[in-house]
Amino acid sequence: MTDETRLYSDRESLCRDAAGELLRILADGVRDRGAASAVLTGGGTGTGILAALSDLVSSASNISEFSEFSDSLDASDGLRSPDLRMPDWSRVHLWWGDERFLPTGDPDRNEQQAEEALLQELVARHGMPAANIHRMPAADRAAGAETMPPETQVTPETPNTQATESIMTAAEAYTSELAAHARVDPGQDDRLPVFDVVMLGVGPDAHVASLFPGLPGPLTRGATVIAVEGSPKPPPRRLSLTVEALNMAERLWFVVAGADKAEAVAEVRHARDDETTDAARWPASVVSGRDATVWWLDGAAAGQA
Ligand SMILES: O=C(O)[C@H](O)[C@@H](O)[C@H](O)[C@H](O)COP(=O)(O)O
Repeated sequence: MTDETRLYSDRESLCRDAAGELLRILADGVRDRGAASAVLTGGGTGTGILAALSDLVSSASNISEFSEFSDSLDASDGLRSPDLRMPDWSRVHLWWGDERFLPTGDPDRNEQQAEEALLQELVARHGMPAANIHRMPAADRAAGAETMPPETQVTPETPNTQATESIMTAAEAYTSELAAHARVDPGQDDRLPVFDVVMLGVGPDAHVASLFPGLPGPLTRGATVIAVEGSPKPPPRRLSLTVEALNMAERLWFVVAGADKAEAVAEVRHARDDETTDAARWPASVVSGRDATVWWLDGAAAGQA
């Protein structure tokens, strides 16, 4: 397993390079196995990568000699990478590492931000089947949600049995979706899905996905998807993949920009080096890829600002 750091002067260049690499990995996965998958993350950097990917896809489709699996587009055509490759989008599956348990269409849902940055274009213009986009359930669509009063669905701040049942059902539904459609590797735990790439933003408190310090999530074992209640970052109700599920990534990418992350990045990397990992305090310190863990950092997140 490799542990790499890619350092950039700013978030924009980080996002552009990460988007190019993501395209190559997905194209190679489709070529080698007939299908490929990525797990998306929310936040400014994760969404910035999707926007950069949208730019690359649009640029590539404007080049007349471009063909799928082409392995060399001329950098002089304005594309930064000389070896940009494009997957057959009909064979790519997209998942989420976590989601805010809010109603469909809420602008704070991670899926909504991804939709605007990239997904609507992939579906409308590049042959991505809507069924390959595996969204986590929304609060208004989860089983039982229709019987809840509207204010419970929109602002679920207070303990509410119905809302708890609804989010638990939503976690079970995404567990089933993964079991039905994600890849499992022979010889591995067949409960757990395998992904080509998992992208994770990191919070200033070292949370990843919706695994927050001080909550049970980072320590939960024996599940693929969990319901999170009482998140310290709004909204309080969320769905998240577990540490065990994230750690099935072939490549796990931390995508981190901004000086407010520098302390968390330093603490997490120190904890990993020392093997004194404390999942409850530094959730990011206990997730890693099976083949590669890559830290995509801008200078500020790397503590160089
Ligand atoms: O659900 C959320 O609240 C966000 O998705 C969050 O987990 C985000 O990924 C990180 O805080 C990093 O965010 P930035 O990329 O904006 O730094």
